[in-house]
Amino acid sequence: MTAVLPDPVAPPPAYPGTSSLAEIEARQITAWFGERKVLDRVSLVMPAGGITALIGPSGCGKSTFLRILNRMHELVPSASLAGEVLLDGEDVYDPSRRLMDARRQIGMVFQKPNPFPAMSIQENVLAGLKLTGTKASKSERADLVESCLVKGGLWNEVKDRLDAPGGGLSGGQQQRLCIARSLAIKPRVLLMDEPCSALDPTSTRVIEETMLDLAREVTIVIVTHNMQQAARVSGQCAFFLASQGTPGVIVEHGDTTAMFGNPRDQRTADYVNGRFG
Ligand SMILES: Nc1ncnc2c1ncn2[C@@H]1O[C@H](COP(=O)(O)OP(=O)(O)OP(=O)(O)O)[C@@H](O)[C@H]1O
Repeated sequence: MTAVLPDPVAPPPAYPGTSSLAEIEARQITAWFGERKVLDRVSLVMPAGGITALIGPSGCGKSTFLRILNRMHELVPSASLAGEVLLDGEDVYDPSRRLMDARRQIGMVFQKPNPFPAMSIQENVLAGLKLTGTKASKSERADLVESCLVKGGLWNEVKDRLDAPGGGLSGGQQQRLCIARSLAIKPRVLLMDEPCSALDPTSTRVIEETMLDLAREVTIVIVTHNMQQAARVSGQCAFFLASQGTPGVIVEHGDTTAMFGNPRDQRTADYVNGRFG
């Protein structure tokens, strides 16, 4: 599964009315940058409708693992991988599957809020439809702007200025705008790479509440360095570690309360209690 295959030409998808909850599973994922192996046979089931937190010290491969889930890893020219990613049992890397389809179903929110600054708030929400070539009527678009901003926890703050530029919002508001933008293409899984690391505690809390609401309709996988955040939002946790130059592996995973309260591995106990990393 190391080859990057061209995206076959296909007609634009119709606007998807509903998205159903999906489990995402990584099987035996090994990843390289050039000759350097950075993940070694990592397997993890991320349950439908749950929030899974990926934790571990810097450089252990959490972001790489996250980016493999929606085929962003292959954007790096030197990157390769082996293993499987299954979305409700279907291979995300199946050569007959369109790359854009995988990214539409598995959305991503990044560490630094990245709205299109000159686009209006509502254009930002709708931007993903253009990128994926998804057709939607005018009334569908208006409904979508409202429903995504409501779900993103931003509607009340921006409903009277939908034509104002996205770049004029605060950092926390911009991140919620990015969440709303991700939701507009009805992903079944939302990947979040340290979504609150650039935000103040109040904005962080608002995003966490938004995540807990969203988990009813989208499976969430979050990378976080904040143990309190992992404990507050996730039902399941996976602890990654790459000791002394070896590739990253999952040392322990399972129910978050159990992992924080009664970890099975001493290295997990040391990490969650702040003794290293
Ligand atoms: N584009 C790249 N090219 C080469 N090596 C990379 C690239 N991106 C990441 N790496 C390397 O892969 C390893 C895993 O990086 P990754 O960013 O996945 O770790 P992480 O656990 O998410 O770290 P952090 O918590 O600091 O974000 C690191 O050693 C990193 O230097």
